[in-house]
Amino acid sequence: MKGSKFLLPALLKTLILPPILFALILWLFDRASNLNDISRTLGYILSFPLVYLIRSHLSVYLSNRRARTLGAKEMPRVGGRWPLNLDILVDWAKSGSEEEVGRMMVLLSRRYGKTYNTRVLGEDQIISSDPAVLKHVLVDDFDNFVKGEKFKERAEAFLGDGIFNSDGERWKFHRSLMRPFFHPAHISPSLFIPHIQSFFSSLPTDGEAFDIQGELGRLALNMAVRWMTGEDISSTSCSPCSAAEVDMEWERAKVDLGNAMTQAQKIVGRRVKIGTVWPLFELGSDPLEGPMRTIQTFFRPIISRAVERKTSRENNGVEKSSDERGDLHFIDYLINATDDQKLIEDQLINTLLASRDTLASCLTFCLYVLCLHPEISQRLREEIQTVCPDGQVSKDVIRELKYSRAFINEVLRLYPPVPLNIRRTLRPSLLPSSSNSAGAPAPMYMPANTSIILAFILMQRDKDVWGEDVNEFKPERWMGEGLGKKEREGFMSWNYGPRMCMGQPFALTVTHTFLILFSRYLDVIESGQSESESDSRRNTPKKHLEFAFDAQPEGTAIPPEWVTGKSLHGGGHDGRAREGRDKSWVVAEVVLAIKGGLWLRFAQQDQDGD
Ligand code: HEM
Repeated sequence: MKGSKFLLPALLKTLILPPILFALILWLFDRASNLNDISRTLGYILSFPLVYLIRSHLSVYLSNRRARTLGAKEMPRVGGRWPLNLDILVDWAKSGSEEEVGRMMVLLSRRYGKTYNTRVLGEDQIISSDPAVLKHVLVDDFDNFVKGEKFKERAEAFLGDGIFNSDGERWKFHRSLMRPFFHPAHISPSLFIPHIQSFFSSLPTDGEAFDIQGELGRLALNMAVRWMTGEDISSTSCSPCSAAEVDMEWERAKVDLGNAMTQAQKIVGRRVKIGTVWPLFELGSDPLEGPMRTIQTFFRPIISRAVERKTSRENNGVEKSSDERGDLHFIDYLINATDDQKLIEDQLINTLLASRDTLASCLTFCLYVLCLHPEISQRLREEIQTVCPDGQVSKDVIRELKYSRAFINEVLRLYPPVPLNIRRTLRPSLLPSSSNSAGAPAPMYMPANTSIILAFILMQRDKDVWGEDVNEFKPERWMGEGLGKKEREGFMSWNYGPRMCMGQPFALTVTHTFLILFSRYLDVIESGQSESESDSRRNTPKKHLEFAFDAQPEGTAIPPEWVTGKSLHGGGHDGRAREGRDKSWVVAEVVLAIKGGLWLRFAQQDQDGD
């Protein structure tokens, strides 16, 4: 059976061990013959919770003893209403949306502090939003906190041996292999301008509502594939290198690539949620087979063509000069560095995974905030008009855009595309405890082989870290001289430490270019000129961009009580919707997203321009 090397031990532990123990006890006390069938069946059934309870108490006892030996504090443990904290598990399962899970985390942290152990089903599961703990995990004890074998196994058929799926020396190898091509020298705004321009010109301006979140997903996919491979998958024409042998299968894979990536991510996400017994849910067929066939059908011919290009470069002796001219794409660079085509395929898939949804999420929330705060939108556009009056985007222009940079930071602070991260200990670790997390300065003991959820989004929305105005959208907080401690250590949207996002220069270049072109596009639409350059004198009605809440799919509008602040008994906000400031329902799906999409429309302005 395809599956898990963890499955057999887990089955043994959870399904087989309890009845065996029960049978052993009966045998030891020579009682088996005295029991009738009903008592024996009942005994077998009860042996499961009993063994769980014993195991759970034993592990708490051992953990506490070890903590005391090391002079550490016990980690605050969530005390649920039901045994083994089953009520917490049921609440999580019932909550239906990650936003609800996020709210549960907020409520739990109010009670237990910023770092606590949920201990669901007797397993340690730490959650933390304490900057000191997150830094400890991602920097100070970096080698001890890994993605882990369990994640690797669940994601292997999708991510192979790529950077996202490796730890230790293998991860170091990937990182150093990829690093040079992520240098800003290989990332130019000119690469993205045509994609972004055609994105804007495809938006309906006749008042029809459109879901820009979905469209931005496609834009991000196109830009990432272009940068990695040189292929323009937004065009309907076939690949430039294979004009003669148009391959229908490849064309289909090109169209389906985005969906296949999303499906593969969801399947891996589901495996992670199900846990060790995931292979039991895939006995009939392998759900990853279809999406992976599409993804491989798309990438393999591209890799072959890049190999041919390399051979031809070598034959012509132009390898070095073409790199210097910037003709090479990420794939060419990888092929110059290694002959291992499976490794190249894995790196491409890993990089596409890393770039597409995060970038789409970042751009979506930039637009969301601009619609939410017209005054901030105005200030951003003024800066862009001043720094870049002719609309020519360049790296120098981007460097000058201080307010835009602060704006992007603030978007990423409140809406981190990766809201939670997860790591697992190889060995025990002592987590720092700030005075308001465990109530004492002694460190907290964390056992080996334990997972910790790093709740970036909670830390970045925490009053203790960011001050009373934490929920306000204020780019100004990023505009002082140099970054303060909280901006450095209370902000981890790019991750932190050695495993920090490699694509930051790419994502920032794209986002700045997008904002500049968006600002110019709005100038044209709002002024009532035609968007088409050939027809620039023709006047069309003046329009402005606004939310189209009426077009939101059923069941995806933000619940009104979250906005009015009546979600707690006796009134008051419960931590959702930025204390009533959000107008759309923010959820953590694969990345942070708006439930049902971000629906906007260009509405006609009144005669007087209002
Ligand atoms: C706003 C957009 C982005 C955000 C917020 C973001 C955030 C992150 C985060 C939180 C991680 C750590 C993930 C983990 O530990 O599992 C990460 C890793 C990574 N990101 Fe990004 N990312 C963005 C865009 C991109 C883009 C556009 C690329 C590529 C072009 C990229 C490439 C990578 C790579 C290769 C890693 C793996 C680093 C490693 O494991 O050493 N990212 N990113």
